[in-house]
Amino acid sequence: MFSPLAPRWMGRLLFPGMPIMIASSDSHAVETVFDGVDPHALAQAVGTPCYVYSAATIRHRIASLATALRSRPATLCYAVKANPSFAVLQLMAAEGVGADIVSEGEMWRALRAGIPAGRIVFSGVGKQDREILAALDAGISRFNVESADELASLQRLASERGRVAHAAVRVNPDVDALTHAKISTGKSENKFGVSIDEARRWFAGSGSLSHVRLDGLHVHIGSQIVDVAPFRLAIGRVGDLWRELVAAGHAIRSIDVGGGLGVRYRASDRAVDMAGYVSAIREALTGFDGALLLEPGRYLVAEAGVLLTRVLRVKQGDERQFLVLDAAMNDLARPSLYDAWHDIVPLHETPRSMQVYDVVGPVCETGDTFAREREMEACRPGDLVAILGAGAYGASMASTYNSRPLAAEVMVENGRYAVVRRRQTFDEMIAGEQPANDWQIA
Ligand SMILES: Cc1ncc(COP(=O)(O)O)c(C=O)c1O
Ligand SMILES: N[C@@H](CCCC[NH3+])C(=O)O
Repeated sequence: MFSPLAPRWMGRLLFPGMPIMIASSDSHAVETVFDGVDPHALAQAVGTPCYVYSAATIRHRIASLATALRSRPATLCYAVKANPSFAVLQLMAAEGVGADIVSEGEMWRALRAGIPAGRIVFSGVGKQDREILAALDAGISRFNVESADELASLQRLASERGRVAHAAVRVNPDVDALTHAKISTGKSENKFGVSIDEARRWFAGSGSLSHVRLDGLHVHIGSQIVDVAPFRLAIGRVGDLWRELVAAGHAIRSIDVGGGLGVRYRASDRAVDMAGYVSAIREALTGFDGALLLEPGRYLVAEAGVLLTRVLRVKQGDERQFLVLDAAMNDLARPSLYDAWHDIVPLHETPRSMQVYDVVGPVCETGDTFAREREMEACRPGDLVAILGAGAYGASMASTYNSRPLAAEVMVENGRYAVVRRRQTFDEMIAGEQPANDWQIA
């Protein structure tokens, strides 16, 4: 699977023990992600922009989460939406990690990558009949049900198939996750889940469900959460509900506490207090001996990925100096969508003076900006830069806006790399399209 690179590159960036030329926390991240692979040779071979993922870092993240959870073992169901690359999913499968899916497409990917159906959970407010049927047929582990209407559909479709579906109520605990409003999911004004009151009513009426076994609770309050307090509050409310339901005679076999663990996008970001997070779970669920599930996405893959891109131009405007990259908002949407910060690291080998740039892409929108007034070492056309923290919600949110083909994706490990998706060709980009020259009357 892996093709070794010619050891042509003799830069100092990746050689432990030798002086590293760029700001230390960034350089460490770059060094870790490229894992002995020369970014210059890689860019030459694969083209830019391209996503680069470190297999070792993903494994390390899985292991560190498992270690943090050793006092309360849990099943990890990786949120496929964070990075659905087959290579990433295969790695998850090999590590025994399951999947949290939100569409039939994600299920298909997870199954094809070797994640057993028995380790797949299905979330989402808009599951269609076709998707529910496909998931029933595949025999997934459970449905995280988000509305009364969906519960009725699940009952109807499971009975049509002659199957019994396992279901968890996705509870909306009305908790502010203290994250970006667009990725907050646990407040009552959000579309996700049902109130604790409604969940109680579902259990009270669950006796009438012949083909749904309502025996789980689920909560997910948002993404990029670094404060333990919202987790504590949300999981605490679920814990209280669990105790109440058990006292009322209901069997609760699984509690899924969702994903949302935040990562550090810059040195000044706070790291999530993992010990605090795990103790919040343990305290809220003391006495619960059923299956505990977690749905981490970003935590497992964000720091394992960079977007490798080349400087096209350095443009001096009247007020600003622009660094124009060959990557754009279609490749990595987070800065334009959420004003998200990503460290941007030039990969040249000798130190240069500092400059202040607006770092932009070629797309025809002012929002196509990766960073404003960013101080970094001076760059020249042709230089490579790495945009860090791009392993989650990077390639998975890419589009072909401005008819720019999807970037390649590469997995690296210990000095070797594998192109796990080559850059999309123009033909592939327009596949399925045809001119409207064959009009039908509907
Ligand atoms: C239901 C569900 N589970 C898990 C996740 C993964 O979140 P994160 O990548 O923040 O861990 C999401 C996304 O926010 C989600 O909607
Ligand atoms: N797309 C978001 C995360 C969404 C989480 C999905 N429920 C981001 O890039 O931060």
